[in-house]
Amino acid sequence: MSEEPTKFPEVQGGGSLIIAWQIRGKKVLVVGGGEVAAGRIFHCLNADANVTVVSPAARLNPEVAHRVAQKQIELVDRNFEPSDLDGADMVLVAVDDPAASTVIWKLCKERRIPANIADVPPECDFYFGSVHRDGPLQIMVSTNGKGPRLASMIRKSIAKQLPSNAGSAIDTIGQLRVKLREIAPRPEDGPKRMTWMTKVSDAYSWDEMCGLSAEDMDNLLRFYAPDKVPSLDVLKEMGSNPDTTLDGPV
Ligand SMILES: C[C@@]1(CC(=O)O)c2cc3[nH]c(cc4nc(cc5[nH]c(cc(n2)[C@H]1CCC(=O)O)[C@@](C)(CC(=O)O)[C@@H]5CCC(=O)O)C(CC(=O)O)=C4CCC(=O)O)c(CCC(=O)O)c3CC(=O)O
Ligand SMILES: NC(=O)C1=CN([C@@H]2O[C@H](COP(=O)(O)OP(=O)(O)OC[C@H]3O[C@@H](n4cnc5c(N)ncnc54)[C@H](O)[C@@H]3O)[C@@H](O)[C@H]2O)C=CC1
Repeated sequence: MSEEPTKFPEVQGGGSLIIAWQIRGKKVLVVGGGEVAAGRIFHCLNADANVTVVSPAARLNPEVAHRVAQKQIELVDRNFEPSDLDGADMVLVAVDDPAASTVIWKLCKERRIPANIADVPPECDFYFGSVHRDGPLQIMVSTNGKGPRLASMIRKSIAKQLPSNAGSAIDTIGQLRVKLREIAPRPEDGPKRMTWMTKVSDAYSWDEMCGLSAEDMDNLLRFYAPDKVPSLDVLKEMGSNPDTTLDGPV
């Protein structure tokens, strides 16, 4: 009996589930106010979380102190106490006291709060990764605990290869998708909406996507009903001559 080659991707195992956590408006407790905590806080603020830091004020890193002074985060000026966990949706520990770290990890597990203990990989529900950010675009590299410094090098090498305007092009496409949902809001429009949006995303270069004005987008949306995607020249022509019909070269 011959083995049929499988059509499905082979499972590798041993990885992490990489997801984009929507922590916006939720409470993140950061224990420790050193350099590692500063990095964690920055990532959380970039995701619009409500951050509280517990650490003696005298031992805050300058970046953490700055964010407290700017009221970007709240400070509890003392060492950790179990009641600090009340209401926390996520806990990030970055203290130079391994015994305290382990106590906090155990309390988080009792309370089923997802936690990362910076220096103890076995005491982490999730790891951080090396992150590239350009507006709506985020790329995270993980080496699954094997080589964080290499994750950082790979992130920089990926970032160098990206189109310089990728973030801005994604913003533009995001606006177009919102407008499309306004003109085709029904669930039964879904399949047509998705095939058309896929064609649009494939049709233009990064520069062309960035250059779409609000007027270009409105003109482009006129092609949704006949399920066509015009060239950029046709769109620009419609902008300068509003009487143009959709019958041009599409
Ligand atoms: C498991 C993980 C858990 C977690 O922290 O979430 C973890 C664990 C540990 N890191 C340690 C050390 C260092 N960490 C860095 C840097 C980063 N570490 C980050 C993430 C992670 N670090 C998670 C796995 C991510 C992955 O595998 O991809 C990054 C990507 C993100 C971030 O922290 O925000 C950020 C780079 C950000 C950037 O530059 O883009 C550097 C280099 C530097 O600072 O330049 C060093 C020194 C050099 C070295 O040791 O390699 C040690 C102490 C080891 C020891 O005592 O010897 C442990 C504990 C252990 O391994 O036991
Ligand atoms: N990405 C990673 O996973 C990395 C982890 N580390 C580890 O992370 C830990 C923190 O590193 P740094 O920020 O450089 O240390 P640091 O010495 O700059 O800061 C330690 C902070 O912990 C606070 N702290 C200590 N005990 C506390 C307690 N019981 N309650 C509240 N706050 C307390 C101190 O006030 C201080 O703000 C270290 O154990 C270090 O080995 C270091 C580098 C990378």
